[in-house]
Amino acid sequence: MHIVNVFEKDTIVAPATPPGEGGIGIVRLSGLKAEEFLCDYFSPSSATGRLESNYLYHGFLKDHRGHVLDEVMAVIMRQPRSYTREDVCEIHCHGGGLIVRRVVDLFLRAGARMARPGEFTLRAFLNGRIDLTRAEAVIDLIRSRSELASNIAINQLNGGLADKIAFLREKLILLLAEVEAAIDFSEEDIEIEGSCSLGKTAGQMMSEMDDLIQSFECGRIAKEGVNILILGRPNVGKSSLLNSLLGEARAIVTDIPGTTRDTIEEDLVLGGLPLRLVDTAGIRHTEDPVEAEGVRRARSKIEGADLVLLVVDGSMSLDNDDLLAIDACRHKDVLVVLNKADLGSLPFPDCLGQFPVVKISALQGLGLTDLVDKISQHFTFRPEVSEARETVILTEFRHKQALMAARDSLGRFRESLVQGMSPEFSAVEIGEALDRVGEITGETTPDDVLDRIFTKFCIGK
Ligand SMILES: Nc1nc2c(c(=O)[nH]1)N(C=O)[C@@H](CNc1ccc(C(=O)N[C@@H](CCC(=O)O)C(=O)O)cc1)CN2
Ligand SMILES: Nc1nc2c(ncn2[C@@H]2O[C@H](COP(=O)(O)OP(=O)(O)OP(=O)(O)O)[C@@H](O)[C@H]2O)c(=O)[nH]1
Ligand SMILES: [Mg+2]
Repeated sequence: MHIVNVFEKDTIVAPATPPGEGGIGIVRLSGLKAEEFLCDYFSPSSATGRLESNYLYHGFLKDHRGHVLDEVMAVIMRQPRSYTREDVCEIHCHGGGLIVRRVVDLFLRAGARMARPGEFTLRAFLNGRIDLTRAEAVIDLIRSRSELASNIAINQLNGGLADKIAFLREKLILLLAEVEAAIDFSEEDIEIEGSCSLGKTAGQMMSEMDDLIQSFECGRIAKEGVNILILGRPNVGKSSLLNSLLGEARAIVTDIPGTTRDTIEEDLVLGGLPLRLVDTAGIRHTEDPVEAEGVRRARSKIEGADLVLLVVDGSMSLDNDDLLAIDACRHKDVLVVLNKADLGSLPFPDCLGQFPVVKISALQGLGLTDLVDKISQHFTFRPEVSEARETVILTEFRHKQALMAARDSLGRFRESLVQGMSPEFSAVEIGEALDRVGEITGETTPDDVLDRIFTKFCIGK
């Protein structure tokens, strides 16, 4: 996609509802000719004259030959009172793949262009209705899989992050003004006293930025979910564990060691925590090339795991393959799952002493609540669901990066004061911090970054 400029003349069209059957399907138009296109094909059943903005009208949509396509409801939202701040029309037709497709085709034939992914929201951004953090929140909200993630997105959509950034920008601008005053009025360095108070302000801002930067860890988890890897030698019950946590027979379970080959990934929410569970092939030495590939895949997942559930058969003593599995995850956060508790248990092996342990029976569904609690406890830094509505939490790596760069600039600014550098030099660092902070809300974001953000959207948003 190419970022269009604010004077984009195309009128765009796209289905706003997902493909497939539904109660109603919505087709949306935005641009200079949206109203003209609608009025060419829509006959309201009772209204006469010009349709009023933001009123929903009943009527019939007719194709270019005058044949009725569908009985619909339609609305015009004249600029700037619309999502994109351009003229927007919506046609609420019957929900069905074919009918929605026909309505879209009608407007394409009339001269509208198919909207690119995220293009409605892009226009809302380019036309100044929302800043970039709100645009990003729109897609986060659509994609959110947990209450926590959606609360964070709603807060961001309401401007929580944008307000914080605006606040930081204001302070930076004040700081810059003071430094520039020093440039104008003095040949020398900034006065010692002034330099002290400027340094203090910079320090305060740095710590505000640090708080935001630190919230990212939690935001990332809320948005993407934690990666939980199920690891262990063959036949200990890894797939049984996956199935019992999912509550369905997702993975094949047999008593033959080496049953699972491919990694099996499933997203779910446990105890309010969104997570991705990955079941893997049992770790062991094997001559079978297919199983060996499975083991390689299992090992390749270890690096990216936030937590490893190391499954062992609690009713048997550890063997060499168990030791291989233990060794494979020695650098990771591990929770030992002693499975098959229904078969009785041996004393807990010493070599696992350093790990937290939970006893379960995947077969009988025993101990699962305890397991879920232990997993939740491991991710203690996540906020409460309700708290997320009021607290600003970063979920974009892009935001974190920009804030880190801004904080580093402020650090150099402070250093330059201590070293008694010329105010011109110090001013450059504040300017740099301003640019970085502006990237977050979109004031100074490069086009290729905007491109990347909006192409992640779905069609019709
Ligand atoms: N039918 C429908 N439902 C929808 C949307 C939509 O576009 N159409 N939305 C989007 O996809 C979301 C709602 N978001 C919206 C945000 C702003 C405006 C809007 O027109 N804002 C004007 C002021 C409106 C007024 O004063 O009445 C503005 O900000 O200037 C519309 C929808 C979710 N539901
Ligand atoms: N008694 C008992 N048997 C279990 C339990 N969990 C799993 N099993 C049995 O152990 C065998 C192996 O289970 P799987 O879930 O396939 O084991 P796995 O670790 O995925 O095995 P691979 O895919 O070969 O690595 C099956 O016969 C299961 O029914 C349990 O808690 N108690
Ligand atoms: Mg398995």
